[in-house]
Amino acid sequence: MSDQLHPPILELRNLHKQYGAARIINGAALQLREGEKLALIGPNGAGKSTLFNLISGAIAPSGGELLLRGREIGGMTPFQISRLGLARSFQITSIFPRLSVTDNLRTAVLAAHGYRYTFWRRLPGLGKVNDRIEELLQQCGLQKHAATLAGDLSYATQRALEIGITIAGGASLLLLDEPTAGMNRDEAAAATELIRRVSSGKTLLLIEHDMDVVFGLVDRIAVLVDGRIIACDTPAAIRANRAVQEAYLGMEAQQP
Ligand SMILES: Nc1ncnc2c1ncn2[C@@H]1O[C@H](COP(=O)(O)OP(=O)(O)OP(=O)(O)O)[C@@H](O)[C@H]1O
Repeated sequence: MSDQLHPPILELRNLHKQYGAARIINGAALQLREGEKLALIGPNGAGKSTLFNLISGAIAPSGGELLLRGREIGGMTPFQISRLGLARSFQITSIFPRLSVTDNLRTAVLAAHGYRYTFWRRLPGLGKVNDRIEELLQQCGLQKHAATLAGDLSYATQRALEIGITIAGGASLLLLDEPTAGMNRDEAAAATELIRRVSSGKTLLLIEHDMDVVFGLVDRIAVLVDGRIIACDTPAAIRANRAVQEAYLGMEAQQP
């Protein structure tokens, strides 16, 4: 089918973001197709988090276009963008530590439906909310922690809860910011498996430094250097790309 009938779910065209004279995002261009899994990699300070902030509406672009299913979203609020089916997780865990796992998920499910601070109110469709929480607990392997205070969970389990919170609203485009940061090898492998499960049938854009996670999870890799995407291709092609080796993987590529 033609690309005109199916525009990319997300498209960045000549995107710019500057703070004063500092050009942080400098003409970034990227297309993400429906159902695709894409990792955004790049050296520290390349602008990856800034790009996520732009896409999720935390900050507004200085120039260029940002299209979600063909619709300009540059300058929309995070809430408006999330209503269009985009959900984002954060590098720093953003759970409520003094609420149970179930209540964290409840908050996320309700927020996704536009409700806030409604624990004590009777809500229409409460049964459906509880069903959704049960589904999320299962999907994220959190059933045995359902009643545990989120602050008492291990770090890796907190990150699993974070993923549950991110997917709670049923978004079709997921942005995950370093979901395995700070994990050991086994935890990262389990998180990779969880991400694979919950992103099945969805579109995934993730920032990730762990190359085992990246190479095992995604269809394509986009490489951001100095606020520009210098290459976007399959993991094998990126691994073999000389410009990428020089700019980013250089140190690893030179090892025997
Ligand atoms: N609000 C801001 N004002 C000025 N400069 C900023 C602002 N936010 C980010 N920057 C700068 O933009 C650059 C890119 O930062 P960003 O956090 O997007 O990079 P990154 O690729 O995510 O890095 P890392 O891998 O270390 O997380 C950095 O030099 C940072 O100092």
